[in-house]
Amino acid sequence: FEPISLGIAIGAASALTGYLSYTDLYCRFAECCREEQPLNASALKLNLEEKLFGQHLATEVILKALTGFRNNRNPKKPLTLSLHGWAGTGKNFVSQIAAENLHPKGLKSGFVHLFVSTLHFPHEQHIKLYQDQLQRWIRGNVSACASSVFIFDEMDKLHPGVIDAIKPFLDYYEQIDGVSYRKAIFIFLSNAGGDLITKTALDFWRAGRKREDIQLKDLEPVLSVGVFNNKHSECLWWPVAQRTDRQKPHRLLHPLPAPGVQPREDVRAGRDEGPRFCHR
Ligand SMILES: Nc1ncnc2c1ncn2[C@@H]1O[C@H](COP(=O)(O)OP(=O)(O)OP(=O)(O)O)[C@@H](O)[C@H]1O
Repeated sequence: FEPISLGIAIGAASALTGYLSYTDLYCRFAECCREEQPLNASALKLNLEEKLFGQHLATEVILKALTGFRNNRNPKKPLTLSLHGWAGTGKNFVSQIAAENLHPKGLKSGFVHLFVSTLHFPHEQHIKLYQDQLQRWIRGNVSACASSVFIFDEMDKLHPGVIDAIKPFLDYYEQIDGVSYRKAIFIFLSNAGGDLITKTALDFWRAGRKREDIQLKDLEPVLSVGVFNNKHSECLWWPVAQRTDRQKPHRLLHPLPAPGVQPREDVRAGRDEGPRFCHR
C-alpha cells in the first residue's frame, strides 16, 4: 500500500463504520425499515408452533411463503397470502404473528397497515374516494418502506371496486410510476370458504382420520370451486341489496342478479345469506 491511498482507505473505512453505528444506534430508538434483513425463520417457526393451535396447514404455508419470499433478494412480485376460515379460527391472530416477525412492532409498526372492510370502506357511495385514497396510501407507504405489510380483513365484505384498486399492486410489474411493489406483502383475510373447510375437517374426522392428515391438496379443489367458483369466473362478494355493477362500481344494481350472474347454490338453498354472486 502506498501511504496516501492507505490513509484514504482507512479514512473511508472509519467513516463507513461511523455511519453504520449511527444507523444501528438510530434504529434502536426509531423504527427502521430493514427490507434487506432476512427473516428469522426459526423464530417464526417457534412463534407459530407455540402460539397457533390446530392450524398445521396455515403454519406450514405461512412459514414457507414468508421465509422463501424474504430470503429472495429479487422477488418478481409482491407476496400475497389469502387466509380463509370461519370467525375466530385465528386469521387475524396469525397475521399478527407474521407482522411481528416481519416488523418487530407488529400491528403498531408504521410499516404494517390493517384495513377492515366494514370500518374503512363502509359506504357504497364513496368507493371512488376509497379507491384513490387506498392507492395513494399503498404507494406512499411502499415508497417509504418497500417491505410494507398490508392486511385486509373481511375480504368477503370488501366492495369489488376496492378490490380492483388493490389488484394492480399485486402483479408482476417491475415498477409502477417509479415505485416497485415487489417486496411488499399483502395478506387477505376472509370467512369465505369457512363452511367448506369445516366440512372437509368433519369428513376426515368421520373417516377416523387425524386433523393433521388434512393436506392443502384436500382443500384447494374444494375452495377453488366453492369460494372462487372456479378460476374462470368472477365473484361479486357483496350483500345482495348492495351489489354493484363490476364495471361501474358506483352504480347500485337492482337487487336481482343481472343476466349471466347466478346466485351460488348455497345462497339459492337459503343456507347462506351472505354476499355471494358469481358470473358463470
Ligand atoms: N388457532 C388458534 N390458536 C390460538 N389462538 C387462537 C386461534 N384461533 C383463535 N385464537 C384466539 O382467538 C382470538 C380471536 O381470533 P381471530 O380474531 O384471530 O379470529 P379470526 O379468524 O380473525 O376471526 P374473524 O373472521 O371473526 O375476524 C385470537 O386473538 C386468539 O387469541
